Amino acid sequence: MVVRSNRTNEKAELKVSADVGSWLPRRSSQSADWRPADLLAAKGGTTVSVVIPARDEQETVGDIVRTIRRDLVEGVPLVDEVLVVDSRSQDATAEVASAAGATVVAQDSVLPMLPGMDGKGEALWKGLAATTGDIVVFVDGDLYDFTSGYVSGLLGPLLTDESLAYVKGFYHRPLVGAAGTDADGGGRVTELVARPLLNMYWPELAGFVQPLAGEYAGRREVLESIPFVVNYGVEVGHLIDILESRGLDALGQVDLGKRVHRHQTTQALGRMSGQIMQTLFDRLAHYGRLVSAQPPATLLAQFRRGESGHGIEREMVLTDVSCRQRPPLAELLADGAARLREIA
Ligand SMILES: O=c1ccn([C@@H]2O[C@H](COP(=O)(O)OP(=O)(O)O)[C@@H](O)[C@H]2O)c(=O)[nH]1
Ligand SMILES: O=C(O)[C@@H](COP(=O)(O)O)O[C@H]1O[C@H](CO)[C@@H](O)[C@H](O)[C@H]1O
Repeated sequence: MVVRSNRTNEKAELKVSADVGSWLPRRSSQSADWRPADLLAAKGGTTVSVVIPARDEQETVGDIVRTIRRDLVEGVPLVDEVLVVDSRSQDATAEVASAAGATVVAQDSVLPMLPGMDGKGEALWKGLAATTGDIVVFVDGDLYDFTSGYVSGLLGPLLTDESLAYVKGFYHRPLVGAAGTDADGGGRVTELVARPLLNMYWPELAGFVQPLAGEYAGRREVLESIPFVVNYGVEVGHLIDILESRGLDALGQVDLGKRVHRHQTTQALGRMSGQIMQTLFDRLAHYGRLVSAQPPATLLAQFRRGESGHGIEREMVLTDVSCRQRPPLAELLADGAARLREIA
């Protein structure tokens, strides 16, 4: 892989990791490579569930569900189940999703014997527990211009290559704001936090164009064998845990074109970044890649305009960004009712 060096535009040979150079062409494809009609034969008796985590997504979740049902349930029947996990929404997300034809569960109604937890990863883990598909496809609920090619593109490699365990989407990610659109300005936490840290500590993952992509798919036995970080650390936690347990070649990626979604504020992405960093440092310790003299603090202090305090004209807001996670679902299910009773 040849890139420009920092010096005077000389070209320099950069190997982020020996594996990445061969992995990229072998484990990357594009959605158009995987036509739904061709995949139907490959599907055979394999069942497929789509899980959509949704917190206050009434504006977008309905179109996403209708598109999947039109093209991949009633059209080419690749998808057997569409579940929306209503993640403590305050709006009409559940009603909109149900009217569009999704099965809807309230996040806290799944495995109710467990104390409820908050966050995107919690919604995903509960969605895994509430579905039965051999393959599970995760799709965010805040997407605009969604096409069913996201789902068929992610299914393609998994339905045709049993050596693959988990496939991430990638795309061009515009940043759409009041001042206009920056064609590649999206994925701010990816570019400023996740990618630099993953390149530092897990260079094997450097080939992932969108390591934080919210659209991805995996085999149920794989997804049930790994923990789910309950907040926004869930995606990096998956990538690292599957790399460490099954190797880089069990992972793949598919070009899904372009992705436009609802953007959060910079302060919200600051909290997301904290959660992702805490997950990375948790995994660095867990896998022995970094020994820290003391564990990182878990409270993030942010400042915003508001009443004065602490001697400054700012309001200080503290957020706990610690890495909290659910255990591998298989552990709970393997122990059966006994374990669940014990936890309750
Ligand atoms: O506690 C949460 C946080 C987020 N989400 C959903 O997870 C997806 C991605 O979250 P978000 O859009 O906040 O993240 P971003 O795409 O901005 O990084 C969206 O469908 C959210 O509604 C959720 O179900 N529960
Ligand atoms: O990739 C990113 O930097 C963030 C924020 O994206 P934007 O800067 O709002 O386009 O979005 C992703 O990160 C989350 C944490 O992993 C995922 O849960 C989201 O699905 C994904 O959109």
